Amino acid sequence: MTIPTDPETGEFRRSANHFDARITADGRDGWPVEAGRYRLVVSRACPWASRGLVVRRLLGLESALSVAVADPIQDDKSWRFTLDPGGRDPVLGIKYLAEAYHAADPHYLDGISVPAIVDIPSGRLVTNDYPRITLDLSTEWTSLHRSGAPELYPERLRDEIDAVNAGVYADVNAAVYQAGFATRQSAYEDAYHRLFTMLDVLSERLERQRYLVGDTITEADIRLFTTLVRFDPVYHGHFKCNRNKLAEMPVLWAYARDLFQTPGFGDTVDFDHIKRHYYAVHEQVNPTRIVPLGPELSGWTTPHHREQLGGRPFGDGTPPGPPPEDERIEAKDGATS
Ligand SMILES: N[C@@H](CCC(=O)N[C@@H](CS)C(=O)NCC(=O)O)C(=O)O
Repeated sequence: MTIPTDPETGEFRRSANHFDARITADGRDGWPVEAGRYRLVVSRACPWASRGLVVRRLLGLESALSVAVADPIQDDKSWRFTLDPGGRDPVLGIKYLAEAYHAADPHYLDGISVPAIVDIPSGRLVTNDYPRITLDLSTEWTSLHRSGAPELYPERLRDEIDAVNAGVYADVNAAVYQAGFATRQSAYEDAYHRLFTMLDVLSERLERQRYLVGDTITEADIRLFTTLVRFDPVYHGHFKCNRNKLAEMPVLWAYARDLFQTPGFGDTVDFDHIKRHYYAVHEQVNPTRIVPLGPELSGWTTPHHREQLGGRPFGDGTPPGPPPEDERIEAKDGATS
């Protein structure tokens, strides 16, 4: 995989989302919410896709919106379904996610990214607009939520959630990539400083409150979690985000463990997919493609004591049940939720 960077500044250039149709309750973009109609295509390695996996679990959308899990290692035609029998997604019948992109736009030449939602009857990609996907699962798919589903994007907290998300996106979610993909020292250092400054700010905020916004789990926690859970296995070493490990930042480490141990979070995390993807795919960063054996992961299941801060994880709702049988992740290295 070639990583696009600016030759002048050495900064990583993230490709824009291209397909931004929305699946809505009223179907105004031509894509109405409907049980069984769409397939969410993810890589369990990908932090942006993993947001969708967590939200889908918390809201109990597993049977309404099925999931296709791509091989964590892309080839030159990008994401592929080599984990499935015959190398084809059993529902969409395709070998590469690119086929759904090209069914939507035969002239499309840009990146093939996850997460992606595909319309099963036509095989066409509907959206790869990941920030919108999770918000729409919360606000447009309500008729299909399980009973007891939490409110992850409550109206009264939206401004605060949006503000927190903007900072977390720029200086955490995206900054780790900007540090890791930088091709000039100054671009790397800029991203590194922004990242750890923001982690210090978040740590201070979370010292006194269990969750980022309000006293329940919201979209803001999900977006921070998917970066934190990758921190020690990948970003600390591979992306050189190494002022501290997550496990050396006591507040953030306890916060991340609290979420990991909450049903719907840790049960979506596949550390094996995460490590193999980053270390094997980014050949510019890791030319040998050797996947490190560490870190030891058993700390994820140790007590976090965050209950002492109060908070009601699911608000007036309830935790989700266990993941469907065929979505359970085998723990290879000691961390089970
Ligand atoms: N392209 C989006 C989607 C998120 C994304 O970067 N997904 C990664 C996996 S973590 C991916 O699919 N990359 C392949 C590509 O963009 O070609 C963005 O960067 O705004």
